[in-house]
Amino acid sequence: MNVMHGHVVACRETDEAPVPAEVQEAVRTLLRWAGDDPGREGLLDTPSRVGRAWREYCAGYEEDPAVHLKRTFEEVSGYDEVVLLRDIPFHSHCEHHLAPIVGTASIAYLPTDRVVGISKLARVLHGYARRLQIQERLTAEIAQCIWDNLDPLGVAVVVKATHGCMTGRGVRTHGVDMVTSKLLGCFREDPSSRKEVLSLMNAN
Ligand SMILES: Nc1nc2c(ncn2[C@@H]2O[C@H](COP(=O)(O)OP(=O)(O)OP(=O)(O)O)[C@@H](O)[C@H]2O)c(=O)[nH]1
Ligand SMILES: [Zn+2]
Repeated sequence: MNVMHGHVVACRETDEAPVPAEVQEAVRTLLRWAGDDPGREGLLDTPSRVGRAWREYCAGYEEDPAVHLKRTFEEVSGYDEVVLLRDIPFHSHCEHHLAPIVGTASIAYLPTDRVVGISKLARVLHGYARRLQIQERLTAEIAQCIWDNLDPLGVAVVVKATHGCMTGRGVRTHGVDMVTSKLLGCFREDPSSRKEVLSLMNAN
């Protein structure tokens, strides 16, 4: 079972929520459309499982990721350099095909006098990733949330991901990462700050 208390609660809620009959019927329709028989034994519980799974994949709709940035603490040692969380794995779904987007995000900010618990940057990422997304919007939403709530001198977000809709279907091209970045404040305006943060991220 998950060790983090908040996560346990969230999973229980999604596990226990009854899946409405119309949602289950929609999954049966899709199974039929895919060419299978929703009445065969192995698929009998699939409609309710899929319903619960989609509540979990899209649990981000039930939260405002900004709440994770409300508790800040004063940085007392005079640290005034970049804070970076690098290569955080995430899982999302594309809004075009509902196919998985799997990748990593690096999130950095240059604080003023207040900093946030570092795990909160990953929580903001997951809050937006657990929705239907395109990668550009995911990247921009994370950056904007940190910019609006921490009032930092700069924010940089770089996302690298593979898109299931490009591997499992369509163009069926494997091994390709999509890379997106959003830079705000000093990382956007000052070339040396930009170079430094991208170099710390190994993204230049
Ligand atoms: N820019 C962007 N495109 C994405 C993302 N995820 C998926 N796509 C693309 O969205 C496009 C949707 O194009 P459409 O032509 O409407 O859909 P399609 O016929 O299924 O396209 P193909 O995937 O080329 O078969 C595709 O090119 C996908 O590769 C994303 O996060 N950002
Ligand atoms: Zn897609």
